[in-house]
Amino acid sequence: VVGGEVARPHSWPWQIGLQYLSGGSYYHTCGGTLIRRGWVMTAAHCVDTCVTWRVVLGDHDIYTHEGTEQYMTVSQVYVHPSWNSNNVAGGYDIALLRLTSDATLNNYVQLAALLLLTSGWGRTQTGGQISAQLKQASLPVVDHNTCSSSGWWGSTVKTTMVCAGGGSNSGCQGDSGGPLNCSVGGQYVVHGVTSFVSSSGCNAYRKPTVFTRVSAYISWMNSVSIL
Ligand SMILES: C[C@H](NC(=O)[C@H](CCCC[NH3+])NC(=O)C(F)(F)F)C(=O)Nc1ccc(C(F)(F)F)cc1
Repeated sequence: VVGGEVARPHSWPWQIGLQYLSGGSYYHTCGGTLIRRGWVMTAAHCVDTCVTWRVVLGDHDIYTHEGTEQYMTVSQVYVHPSWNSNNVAGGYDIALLRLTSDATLNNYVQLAALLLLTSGWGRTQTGGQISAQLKQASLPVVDHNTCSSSGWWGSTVKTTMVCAGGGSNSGCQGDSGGPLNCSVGGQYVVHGVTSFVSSSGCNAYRKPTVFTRVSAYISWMNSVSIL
């Protein structure tokens, strides 16, 4: 996250970290959202490579052991069938991860309600390092007409996406797959999955962070969970 602030620890208890195994150690690559005790929602582009994954729940500082973490292995990866890894502008940047065992829900690990505050361990500035502590940033939603107009994202942005930000706060590499949390009636619902920012920089002018619009994929997610 560029801008924003370090989140109060465990204030986004459905935020997960997605890590891959390399040379005997695990490394952060993406975020995600715990949507069922055995299911995580993330971005399809996060799981384009075939590596050994692990999901960390209940984390705040990814480099320290806080005693609140739950480390889960992934038994199956379901990428949206229409996802094209060469064309993030096509949309469908969404995937579901089946966990090998169910998460234990507690003060640090909770399920997300699905339906606008983004959070993540992503880079804290373009080209910078990922954040040790989970960060959050409030992003104003940018309506589709504005976001898809020339000078903004143009036709790169589809109605299956949500635009938010465009000022000094933004998502950035490493936030992919994480939640866009929106407060609806005092309850937070996850409205988006962090998908892409401008290749010329994370908080580029008139290039708000683009999220996969979760509501456009509810039927696909239900079809997978039935499998
Ligand atoms: C550096 C920047 N990276 C990103 O935006 C990556 C997703 C990359 C998917 C494609 N491999 N996502 C992020 O950094 C995220 F954290 F914001 F989600 C990028 O490549 N952006 C980008 C690429 C292509 C297009 C377009 F579709 F227009 F061709 C738009 C944005």
